[in-house]
Amino acid sequence: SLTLKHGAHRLGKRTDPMMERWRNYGLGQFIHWGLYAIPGGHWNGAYYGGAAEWIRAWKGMPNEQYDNLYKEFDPAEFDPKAWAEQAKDMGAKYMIITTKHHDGFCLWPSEFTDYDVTNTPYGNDIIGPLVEAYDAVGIDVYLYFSVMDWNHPGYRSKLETINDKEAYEEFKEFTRNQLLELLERYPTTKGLWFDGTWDAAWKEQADFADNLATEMREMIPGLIIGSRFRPDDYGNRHFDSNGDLMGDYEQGWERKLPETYEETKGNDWDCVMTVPENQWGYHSDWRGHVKTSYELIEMLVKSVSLDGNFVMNFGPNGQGEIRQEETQLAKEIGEWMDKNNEAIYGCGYLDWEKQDWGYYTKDRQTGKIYMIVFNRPLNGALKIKTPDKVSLDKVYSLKDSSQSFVPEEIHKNEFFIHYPFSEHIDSPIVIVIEPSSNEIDQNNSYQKA
Ligand SMILES: C[C@@H]1N[C@@H](C(=O)NCc2ccccc2)[C@H](O)[C@@H]1O
Repeated sequence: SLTLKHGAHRLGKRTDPMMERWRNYGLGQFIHWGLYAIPGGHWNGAYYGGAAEWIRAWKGMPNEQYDNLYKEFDPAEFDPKAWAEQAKDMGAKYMIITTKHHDGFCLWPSEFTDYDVTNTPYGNDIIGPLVEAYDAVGIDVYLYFSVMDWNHPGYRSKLETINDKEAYEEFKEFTRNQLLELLERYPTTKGLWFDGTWDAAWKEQADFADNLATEMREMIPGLIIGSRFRPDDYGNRHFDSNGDLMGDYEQGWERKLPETYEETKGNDWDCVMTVPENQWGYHSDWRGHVKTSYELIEMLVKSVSLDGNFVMNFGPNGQGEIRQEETQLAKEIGEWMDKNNEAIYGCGYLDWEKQDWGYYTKDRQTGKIYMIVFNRPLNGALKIKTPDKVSLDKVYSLKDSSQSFVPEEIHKNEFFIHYPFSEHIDSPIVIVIEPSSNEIDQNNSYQKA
């Protein structure tokens, strides 16, 4: 393997309490909010189909007109407590808020730029009240920060001339100043979700980024930073040039999910997901497929079953309101979570063979196994294949523990659980398999009895 100065500094998962807490979240809320919510995907009456938070990049949107939107930012309906309550009711355990997206507009009063909330009609800090409101309801806050910054004069996507390099040095100092400022202002922040780090210019900054990550971790010990921040000596992010994960968890799953445990490489990871196909910021005219709560719950369950967290995106509008579609989804997901979160929180991958009816999760503490059934076979026979000598003597419905099941052994280590076809079921059902006391070991499966 290559000798890297700025490659992965740790092999394998972080095992400290802050990372354990992160690993057990299950469900998170992403919030994309900024100036892009004002046009909401339209400009001069024209509809823009691309991601609404990228509208500045659309050829029909003159940059200086976008950049002057800050003069209209006055979200009269912004109610951080209401947002936090809604996230609590949905069952989110953490929240990621855009402090600065690619446009460079800062939702906090930054000492290092005038392009921030203090110079808008609204005038006040947005991030502080959000951190306070979410902390108050016990939801951990993470700060999204885009390195790419279309507003800063020193930003470059690539470094070609001496001027580029000089300008970029100022940009790097600005970036460091803003990050340290955020951690200073919001010390209860549990981690940073970096974005906009794909440019060639940034990929040359292995040393700078490595030192900055060290500095940030010194400011907030245990700070959680994903794989999208640092480039290694050869400009590789996510995985260094030896293929080792950089950062504390893998951040590659944006609007997509792994299919198998092997694809996760056994790392911690999160999936961040939009409700429409590809809108993070507010778009007033969602077109194409809008995900249902059933689909989002399946993505959540699939993530947890493969040892990941699922982060659902919300895009509040220019007035600071959460749109009705997202409110309805939060309500429906919350209803399912109220009854079934035992199969989500603190749960992860179980190394039993995946079956067609759905997903297994395993509680890392108790060893309880959950069968989360989405596709009940027409004959109601749910197949289970277990490792050797596993006894399935305590199997029951999570919804009603008096409804127990006696699995029918059909082969060695192969069983059917017959689920009564009678009931009408329109949301995923959860069946619990309780380990008998001496069966669970920590290697993610039942020991041979
Ligand atoms: C979390 C999302 N990331 C931003 C984005 O630009 N994604 C598109 C993209 C994803 C991966 C490589 C390059 C570009 C989106 O605007 C959201 O903020």
